[in-house]
Amino acid sequence: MSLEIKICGLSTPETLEAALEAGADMVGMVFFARSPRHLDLARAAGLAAQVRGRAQIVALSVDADDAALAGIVAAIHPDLLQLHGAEDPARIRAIRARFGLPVMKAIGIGGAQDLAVLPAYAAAADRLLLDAKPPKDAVLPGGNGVAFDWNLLTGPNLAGLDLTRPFMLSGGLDPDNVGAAVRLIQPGGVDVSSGVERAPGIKDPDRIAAFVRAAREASALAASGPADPARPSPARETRPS
Ligand SMILES: O=C(O)c1ccccc1N[C@@H]1O[C@H](COP(=O)(O)O)[C@@H](O)[C@H]1O
Repeated sequence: MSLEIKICGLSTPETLEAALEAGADMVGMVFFARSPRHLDLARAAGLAAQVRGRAQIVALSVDADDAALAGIVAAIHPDLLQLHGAEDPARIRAIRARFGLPVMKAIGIGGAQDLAVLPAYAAAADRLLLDAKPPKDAVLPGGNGVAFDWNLLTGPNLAGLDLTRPFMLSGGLDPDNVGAAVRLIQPGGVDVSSGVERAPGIKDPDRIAAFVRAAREASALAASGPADPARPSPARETRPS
């Protein structure tokens, strides 16, 4: 299975085009007013029209209510809803049922204890996104350019978890470190925002291209031999079909 690459927080036609031309599988649009990547619905609809049929459109929200989600869905017709707040498994199930769209739930990982919740979320969501926990003083629950200890996701820590679909990895990834992350963990996908920016909210086309290239190269290398022999390769699954 090939690595899925998501570039998140795109907000201009030019940088969106850079992500599509680089070969991103998913592009993320942020609907969270406190974020420098926040999009209003009209602008997002224009960007979505540019993407349609070329990559999956991911709508990122944070504890959004049904009315807000309905507005987002109507405006951009996303392929996937990324929930990046404190949505619990019941809320995830309710959103899936109401909107008929697959859901990717972001889970903050700070230590081994945070892995315990994964099976419950894996049973409710279509995908999991394993992200760093935000720093204490952070304004945003994600998109902070902070990584967590990837070793938490290697062999013994994941061994007891009933994960049945590929998870995505995020948090502080960039063109220089994504290769190491992919080789170590062999995730189903990688997701980046800050690491391909030149300033908060300003994406850099060269960094986007470099990120995709580095991730693909590492994925090809990892496919030729797992870095972690205790881990089933290439990635585990998180939800029965
Ligand atoms: O990008 C944002 O502004 C954002 C806002 C609120 C929640 C999540 C957000 N981004 C997501 O955070 C992770 C990690 O981002 P980074 O690469 O460390 O900057 C990623 O999944 C983004 O989709």
